[in-house]
Formats: sequence, C-alpha cells, structure tokens
Amino acid sequence: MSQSKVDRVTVPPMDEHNQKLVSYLHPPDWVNPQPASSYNLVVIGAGPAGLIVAAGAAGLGAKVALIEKHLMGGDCLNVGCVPSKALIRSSRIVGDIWNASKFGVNVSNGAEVDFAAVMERLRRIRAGISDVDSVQRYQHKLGVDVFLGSGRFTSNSTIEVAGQILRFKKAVIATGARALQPQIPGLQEAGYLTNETVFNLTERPQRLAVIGAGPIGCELAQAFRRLGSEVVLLHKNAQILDKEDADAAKIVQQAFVREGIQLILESQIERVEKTNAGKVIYYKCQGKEASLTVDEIIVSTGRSPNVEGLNLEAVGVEYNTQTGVFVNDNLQTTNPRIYAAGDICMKHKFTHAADFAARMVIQNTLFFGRKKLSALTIPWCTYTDPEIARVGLGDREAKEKGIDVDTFLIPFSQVDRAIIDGEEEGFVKIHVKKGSDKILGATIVARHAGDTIGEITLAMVNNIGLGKIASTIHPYPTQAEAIRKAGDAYNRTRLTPFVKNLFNRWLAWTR
Ligand SMILES: Cc1cc2nc3c(=O)[nH]c(=O)nc-3n(C[C@H](O)[C@H](O)[C@H](O)COP(=O)(O)OP(=O)(O)OC[C@H]3O[C@@H](n4cnc5c(N)ncnc54)[C@H](O)[C@@H]3O)c2cc1C
Ligand SMILES: NC(=O)c1ccc[n+]([C@@H]2O[C@H](COP(=O)([O-])OP(=O)(O)OC[C@H]3O[C@@H](n4cnc5c(N)ncnc54)[C@H](O)[C@@H]3O)[C@@H](O)[C@H]2O)c1
Repeated sequence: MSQSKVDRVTVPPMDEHNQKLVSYLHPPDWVNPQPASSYNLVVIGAGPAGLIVAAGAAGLGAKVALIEKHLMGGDCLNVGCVPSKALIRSSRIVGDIWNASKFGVNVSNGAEVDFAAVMERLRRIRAGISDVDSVQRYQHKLGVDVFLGSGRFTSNSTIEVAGQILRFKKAVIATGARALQPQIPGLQEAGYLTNETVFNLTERPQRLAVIGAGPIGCELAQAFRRLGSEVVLLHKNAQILDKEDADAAKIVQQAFVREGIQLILESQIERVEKTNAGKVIYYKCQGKEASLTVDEIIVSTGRSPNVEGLNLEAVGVEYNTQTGVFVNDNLQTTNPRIYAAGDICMKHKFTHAADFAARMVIQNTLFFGRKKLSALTIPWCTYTDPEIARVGLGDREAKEKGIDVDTFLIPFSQVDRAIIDGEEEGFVKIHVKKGSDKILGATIVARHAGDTIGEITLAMVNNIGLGKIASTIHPYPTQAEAIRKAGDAYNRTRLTPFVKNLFNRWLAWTR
C-alpha cells in the first residue's frame, strides 16, 4: 500500500462513539491501495447498494474497487435508517409512558427525557454496528480494494479517485441521494437541519418545525415530540404520508394530533427570517397568511440524487437532477458498460431495495444476467407509531391502473392480541385479483406492521394465495392472526349460495 492520503472526516460531536465510527468508516490514517492493472468492477459509493455489489462480486472472485468519498455505510448507517430508528426506540418508551395509566400503571411524574443521553445511545449503537461496513473489513477480509475520495469518470474505461486512475471493465454508480433543498427565501440564511445534521444534535430544540410530512418528516416529528419538543409539522398536501393508503395515513395523522403535534396542512411556506425570538416561518394556509416562530427547522421535502461531480456527460450516462441516473429494467445506464443501483436511480428509495438491486447488478454486470428490477416485489414501512407497511398494489394504484380487485379488511379491533395490547387502532387490508385469491398488494397499520408485512410479501413472491394463508396455523394470540383472518374472510366468499345449498342437503341427508 502506498499512494495518496485521504481527507479527514469528522462527525460532530467527536466523542468516543463518533471517533470509533470514523475510525471504521473513514479512518484518518487510511492510505489508498495501489490500483490493480484492471478491475472487473469499479463501484462508486459505499452505501447499501455499493457495499453489496462490491462484497458480492469480490466473493465470487471478481477484482473489485470500491470508492467512497465520505463514510462507508452511506446514508442508511450514518444519517438514515440506523440513527432514526435508534431515536424512535427511545421515543417509543415515552409513548408507552404516556399511555401507561390505561394499563393500570401509574408513572407519577411522567417521562423525563435526558435528550443528551438519548443521542449518546444513538451514537453508541451506530458506532457499535459500524465495523461490518468498515474500510478494513472490505479491504482485508472481503478482498475489495477500498479507495477513499471522490470518484469521477475520466473515460469509458477509467475512473479517477484521489489522484489515481482505476481501469474498469464495468462500473456501477451507487452514489445515493441527499436532502432536497427547497427554494424558500431566507431558509438558507436562517439555517436548518436535514437528515445529515439532525442526528448530531446534543441539545433538544424546544420549538421545532418540520417541513414535509413524508416518511422522514413524520418519523422525526413524532420522535421529537415524544422526546419533549413542541413540534409543528408543515405539509403542502391535505394529508400527511400522502403516498400511502389514505385510511392508513389518517390513523397516523390522528395519533399525531392526539400527541400534540401541530399539523399545518395545505400550507405554502413563503419565507423564513431569523430574528432574536427565533426562526420565523411565514406561510399561507387555506388562503390566509400566518407565521410561527421556532428554534430549529428540519427540512424533509424529498431527495436529490447525487449526480454532480461524476462527469457523467463525458461517458454518455444520461440523468436528470430530480430523478437521477436513467437506467433500463436491467439497471444498465445509457452507457452499456456502466450500471447503477440504489437511490441514485430508483423510485423506491429503501435500503432493502438498494440491496436487492445490487444483487441484480452483480449478475447483470459479471455474468450477462438479465435480471429485471420490475420483477422485484418491494415492501416498505414507515416507522411512525403505529407503523404503516405496504407491499404491492394500494387502493389508489388499483384505481389508477383500472385493476379490478377484491379487498379484505380486518380491523385490529377484531384481533384479540391487538385488543389485549391496547393497539386496536389499525388494520390489515389485502387486495386480491378479482374473483381469485392471488394477492396483489397489502397495507398494514399496526405497531409492528413492518415485521408483519413480510408474511404477505413471502406469499406474493411465491404465488401463495390468500386461501392458503387461511389454512396456515398462526399462534394465538398474535397480531399476525389478522392476516389469517383476512384469509378466512376470503374463504367465506367461496361459500356461494349454490355451495351452501349443497352442504345443507348433504348435512340433512347424513343427520
Ligand atoms: C432519515 C432517513 C431514514 C431512513 N430510514 C429508512 C428505513 O428505515 N428503511 C429503509 O429501507 N430505508 C430508509 N432510508 C433510506 C435509505 O437510507 C436509502 O434508501 C439507502 O441508504 C440508499 O442506499 P444507496 O447505497 O443507494 O445510497 P446511500 O446510502 O446514499 O450511499 C451512497 C454513498 O455514495 C457516496 N458518494 C456519493 N457521491 C460519491 C462520489 N462521487 N464518489 C464517492 N462516493 C460518493 C456517499 O458519500 C454515500 O456514502 C432512510 C433515509 C433517511 C434519509
Ligand atoms: N422508513 C423508511 O423506510 C424510510 C424512512 C425515511 C425515509 N425513507 C426514504 O427516503 C425517502 C425520502 O423521504 P422524504 O420524507 O424526505 O421525502 P418524500 O418525497 O417521501 O416526502 C416529502 C414530502 O414533503 C412534501 N413537501 C415538499 N415540499 C414541501 C414544502 N415546501 N412544504 C411542505 N411540504 C413539502 C411533499 O409533498 C412530500 O409529501 C422516502 O421516500 C423513502 O424512500 C424511508
């Protein structure tokens, strides 16, 4: 090993946990290896997509280089799934304490949140699992050449990183996305947080505005509210989580209002101003002008793909700055030697989607595979309380695409375990192809909906109909029984008057 030294990366606060994190994911003393004469694959970006491509391809014997400019692990580990779910875990305890008296448990002084300790736990957990994505593990155990620095195409077969040239047979762009910066006058000057900075906080913002009620905004708004902030959630549409089933989103919305989150829907933010009293947001809501003053603003209004600086024009990789790199169904870009995976090119911006796309890319780049993105069944879950999980077709898509469906809905108020747990709010809704038991999609609203949607995904992927689910024994009492009950509901539709009549005659005859 020789060659160029890498830039230093810091993650505030640089306590023992963040030092450990950085030592694994962007070690200050790392020296990039001497490049091989040629690589089967050069991967730009070491988030979930890039890591899986690199590890999988190297495991199969390919010569692979992986380039990362910031922290290995990408958004998911550092500023996405992992820290957000750690925050949510602490906040759920507060949610339980708020509801404790309903269960006959008195928590006399309510919940006292030590915000600094919550954030320290987050940093400890994140650092604790970060060795799996470490530079050392990839270089020394998995046999991937790791280069820290910004990757940039220099020709149809070369990429430059930190002053070195890497030659490739095939390349993969896995550079992910970042928080979209909305064009709101004064926002930049007033200062705001995004997912890249919010997890660095050590003090709780007392008055917090969250702009954008998609998954990021909703998960963070509820977590901060429970951890003690006064939260205002501003959203431009009439309902939060508006890409989800409307009935499902309504349940979460009601929970937010109950917990004291101030919702300002159908709002248009006009400008932001920093004053001595705080950050003032001027907005219009249902035709009326209004303003509110907060200490901090979180912006969660969507994602922008990281297409800049890659010199994509030089290699004929087409893209746009909203949706990212253009790919065909095999995840091949407009340059046949260059593929892409993950948030840089996909509509479904999830770690598990990036992971499975990456597996496809390994086959398609190294073995002339023809794996198709459209063949994947991708579930997802928003980790509010209750959670909303979805797979396949939803109500709206069924209508838009003119697909005839039969829908089976089991409210948790009919499921013993949910009643016992005090979690009756929510439902399992399953759409099947009209007149059959073929599952086309499902939405679950429940405290652990994300864990439960896997069963329906398994059924869809393996062509197991709702009728078969009905004949699968589920332990009693569990909330997953709701899925079996949907199967029972389907089976009851098969008891047509003709079949019922036959049964009646048989039973009368055998009496
Ligand atoms: C707050 C938040 C919560 C989330 N929660 C969940 C969740 O619960 N579940 C879920 O499934 N998904 C969640 N996501 C989404 C998930 O994090 C992403 O879908 C996932 O990280 C995408 O992986 P990726 O590899 O495509 O990109 P990224 O994780 O963004 O990784 C891309 C990497 O490329 C690097 N890079 C960029 N440009 C260059 C360059 N020129 N040279 C070298 N390196 C470069 C970046 O530094 C980065 O490390 C969440 C996202 C956020 C923001
Ligand atoms: N649990 C999970 O799996 C999870 C969690 C967080 C994020 N993610 C991923 O990250 C992606 C990005 O999340 P996101 O929430 O930032 O984006 P998003 O695009 O899903 O939602 C942003 C919302 O903000 C609204 N908005 C935009 N501009 C606005 C403005 N000026 N004022 C008010 N509202 C405005 C939009 O209408 C939209 O509904 C998600 O789509 C998801 O793929 C996943």
